[in-house]
Amino acid sequence: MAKKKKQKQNHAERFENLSEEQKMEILSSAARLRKAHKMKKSDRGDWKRNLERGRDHSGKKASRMAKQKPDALEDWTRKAMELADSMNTLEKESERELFEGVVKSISRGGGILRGAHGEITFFLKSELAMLQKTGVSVGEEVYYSMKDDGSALVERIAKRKSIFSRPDPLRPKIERVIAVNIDYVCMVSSLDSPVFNPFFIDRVLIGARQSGAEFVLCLNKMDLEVEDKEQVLKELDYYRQLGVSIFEVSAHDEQGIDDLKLFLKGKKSVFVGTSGVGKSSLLNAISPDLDIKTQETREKAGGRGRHTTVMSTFHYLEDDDLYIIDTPGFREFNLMEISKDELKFYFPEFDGLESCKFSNCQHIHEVGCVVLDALDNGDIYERRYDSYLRILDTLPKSET
Ligand SMILES: Nc1nc2c(ncn2[C@@H]2O[C@H](COP(=O)(O)OP(=O)(O)OP(=O)(O)O)[C@@H](O)[C@H]2O)c(=O)[nH]1
Ligand SMILES: [Zn+2]
Repeated sequence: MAKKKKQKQNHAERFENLSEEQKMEILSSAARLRKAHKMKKSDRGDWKRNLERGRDHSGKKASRMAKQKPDALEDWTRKAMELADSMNTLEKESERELFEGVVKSISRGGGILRGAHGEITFFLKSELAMLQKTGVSVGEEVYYSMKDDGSALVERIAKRKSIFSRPDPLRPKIERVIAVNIDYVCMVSSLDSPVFNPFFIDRVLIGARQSGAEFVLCLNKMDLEVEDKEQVLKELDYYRQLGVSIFEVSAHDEQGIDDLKLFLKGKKSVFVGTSGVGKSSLLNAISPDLDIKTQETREKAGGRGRHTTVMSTFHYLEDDDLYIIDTPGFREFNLMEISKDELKFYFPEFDGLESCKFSNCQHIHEVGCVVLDALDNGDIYERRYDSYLRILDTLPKSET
């Protein structure tokens, strides 16, 4: 017991003596370890129930599991330091020359990065590889050393400025990071074919707000003549009132493309949208250098023409100073880490109103609800309120 306490002190003392940069790395490694541990835990479904019954997931006595379940950041910091020790990273770091790079694409155990040595294959240092699914994403800013074979070894990950993610469609408790360190989440919708779907836009809008990046809406196929164009433009006006930047564009006749390019200049943007809205065509109109395969080019090449962008990819277009991340078309976009009680905070139109009678009002049918009053008076747009209810229906209850 005494020995253990001394070891703890040791870690704390050593931590204090690290450089600021090393401290940051240990802390972010600790946070990643804790997150990975939590995910594993939620993945184990009935783990908690088994624990309560005195058995762990695999049938072993629960007391052992409980002992292995540190949750204080201090414990995870100690674990991160032990990991760093086993890799000798704390001592060795200053001996190696590290370069800055950005992750362009991900594959098993590594991917391609762009850095001082151009675009090169990278591998992850083993403790990072362990965390790859959640730990390293497209757009990640990393520090790497060069290996003898000309590939890179990613040793450290910089603190992320934004994280755009969604739950895994099949296992909703698992977070799938789409891109990190982005300034804009650019959602592409189409005036028609597929039909304009504001309910889908509302979900991505919330996902973007959660990410820390700014939401931007690009309405493509403006060259089409469709009956309900007025209605679509009315929806766009509503989003404008909410402060969303909107670009009405056509990849076919290049309408609005120059303005969009100007807006994107120097910023990092991830492009998302359902399949068929013309995301690939729009990106090619922004820059032919991107040379992204569209449904048409895929069909000409003999493919089935659907869903071929499989992974997110980061493109840097030096001439135009554009940083663009292309993603696969989504069929659905659900939200994570948001409870029924929190959803209302993502609807800015509810903000300017007086308080409801009950502070925990969910604005459904409660007495003294000012949102319902505003809805009756026409001060809140019914379609958006409808969207609120639809999303509410999909969210888990608050934990309290
Ligand atoms: N009229 C019109 N059609 C367009 C426009 N942009 C794209 N399209 C057509 O829409 C279809 C889908 O275009 P893509 O660029 O492949 O769409 P995508 O969203 O990238 O689709 P996925 O790669 O499957 O996700 C193609 O037939 C395009 O020719 C546009 O501005 N106007
Ligand atoms: Zn209310």
